[in-house]
Amino acid sequence: MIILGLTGSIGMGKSTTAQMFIEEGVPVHDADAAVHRLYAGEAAPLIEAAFPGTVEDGVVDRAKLAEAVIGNPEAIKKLEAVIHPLVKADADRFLEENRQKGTPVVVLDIPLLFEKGNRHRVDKVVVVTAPADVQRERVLARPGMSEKKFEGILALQTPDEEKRKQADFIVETGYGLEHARTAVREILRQLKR
Ligand SMILES: CC(C)(COP(=O)(O)OP(=O)(O)OC[C@H]1O[C@@H](n2cnc3c(N)ncnc32)[C@H](O)[C@@H]1O)[C@@H](O)C(=O)NCCC(=O)NCCS
Ligand SMILES: Nc1ncnc2c1ncn2[C@@H]1O[C@H](COP(=O)(O)OP(=O)(O)OP(=O)(O)O)[C@@H](O)[C@H]1O
Repeated sequence: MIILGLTGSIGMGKSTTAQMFIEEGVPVHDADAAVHRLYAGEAAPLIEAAFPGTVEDGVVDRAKLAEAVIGNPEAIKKLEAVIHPLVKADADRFLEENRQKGTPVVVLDIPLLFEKGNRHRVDKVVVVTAPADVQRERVLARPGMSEKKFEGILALQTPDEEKRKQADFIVETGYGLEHARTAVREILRQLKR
């Protein structure tokens, strides 16, 4: 089974590209989605213990948690120590299920593939990218986003240029959906050879 790692900085189009792999019949494990599930379940009590006041009715309030951690390196470290092992265990279950099914190619969608030493978990890396001005425009258009939060997140991420250098495949999302879809199909075609 070939494990493709899908990554990219904030707002580059990673989720949109992951959806394209799903549409091509490739199973995708989405680390962000796993975090969302965990925050509504088994991780909530652990988060409340580490960051009191960030959980309401058994569900982590992401805005409150973001306020507690973004721009605070110690807090981010503490949060990651709680959540990343749980996300990894979730991905490992996904891989095992697909190995048993004989799935030829799977995607692990890992936002922090380079940042957190996850490169060794995948065979090939797909980096999703777009010009910096397109990225900024997309991100600042999101509700609840501010210039300060955007800069705080960027500071935590490996620069796009560095990611692209380390990529096996690149998907450009600045030229529209069809352009990106063609790139996804081409990656799968190359892997089949
Ligand atoms: C800080 C939190 C509460 C902010 O939540 P919010 O819904 O506002 O933003 P969202 O999750 O969509 O993240 C926005 C951007 O920040 C990036 N990001 C999130 N956490 C981190 C991190 N620990 N380091 C670097 N970038 C991060 C995401 O990849 C994304 O590009 C949330 O991101 C979180 O709980 N992060 C810790 C878990 C984690 O590391 N997730 C990312 C990989 S699985
Ligand atoms: N190929 C594309 N062509 C045009 N627009 C795109 C393309 N890919 C993504 N977009 C747009 O860019 C925005 C961000 O995309 P998406 O949510 O997939 O980013 P992301 O990288 O997953 O973000 P984050 O890391 O913050 O979760 C969305 O509005 C999406 O519609």
